[in-house]
Amino acid sequence: MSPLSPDTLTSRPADTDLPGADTPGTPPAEPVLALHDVRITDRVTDREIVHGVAFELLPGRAVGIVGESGSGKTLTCRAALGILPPHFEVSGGRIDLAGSDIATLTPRRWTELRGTTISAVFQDPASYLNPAVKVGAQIAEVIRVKQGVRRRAARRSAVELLEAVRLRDPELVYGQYPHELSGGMLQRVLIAAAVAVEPRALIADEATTALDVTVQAEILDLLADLRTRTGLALVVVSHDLAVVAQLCDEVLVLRQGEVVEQGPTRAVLHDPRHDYTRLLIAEHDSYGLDTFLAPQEAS
Ligand SMILES: Nc1ncnc2c1ncn2[C@@H]1O[C@H](COP(=O)(O)OP(=O)(O)OP(=O)(O)O)[C@@H](O)[C@H]1O
Repeated sequence: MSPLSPDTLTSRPADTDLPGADTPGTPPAEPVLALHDVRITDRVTDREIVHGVAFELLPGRAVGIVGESGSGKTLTCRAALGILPPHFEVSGGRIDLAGSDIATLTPRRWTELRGTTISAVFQDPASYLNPAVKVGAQIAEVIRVKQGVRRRAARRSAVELLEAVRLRDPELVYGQYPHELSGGMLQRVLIAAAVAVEPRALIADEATTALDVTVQAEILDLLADLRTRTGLALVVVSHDLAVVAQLCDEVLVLRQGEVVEQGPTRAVLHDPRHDYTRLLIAEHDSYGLDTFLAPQEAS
């Protein structure tokens, strides 16, 4: 049985009762992912592209990375996933995944961790699916390989997941090819595939950028639900502060590889310290930021 039951996937405020939230008397949870002053260099040009990114991602929490195109958001994520493009390297700092320094992982251990501990959804979902294989079968195969279950059980879990990501008529979708689905449906399929093996952390890199505002809102709600329902930790990457405002407890503002501002999302949005953050707030264009910019209730 999948932990994601569609009838219990309901929205809740993002900052209450989360698995990572400290409870008096219990030891603080270990971060799923921790970046310590991570620097990334292009070996060909010997140019440092990312100049020191640090954050800790606790279970059930969400960290956002915002910044304009080329600021180093994707490279930072790819470093955390161990999939930097060939001529880039982590040239400083350290990345810990579930308590292990990823620089010490063997390729075999990486394969085990990728998917079960950390998974990712990128923009352009179609390019991550095999066009010649029905989408349900692709998810079922992930489940079969990672969980070692029989085909029939894997199929059942895949249909449950398609339902959990709120695709209507999941049995029908299971049998469809990628080209038969819309962008929003494909992104849900990718999220279903990414969470199929119950990762502890999910990186969503511009996962909703190509979608229209309504579908984007639905996908963001879905990610928020997964987080509250299953304790999934999220890294949310976007050029749009509104997307991050919708989901994240903490935000990092990157400009040209430099973190110019970092802090609790509400504090950064209400009282931005850096001109660049103010610019991003002024430029936001899609969904959800206005509620954060409304006057805060007196506590
Ligand atoms: N595969 C690559 N080959 C060469 N340069 C790259 C590659 N990937 C990234 N870069 C360069 O590294 C810098 C940071 O890129 P990155 O993709 O991390 O930015 P980003 O903030 O995610 O931007 P975007 O929002 O456009 O995806 C950019 O200058 C980019 O040109």
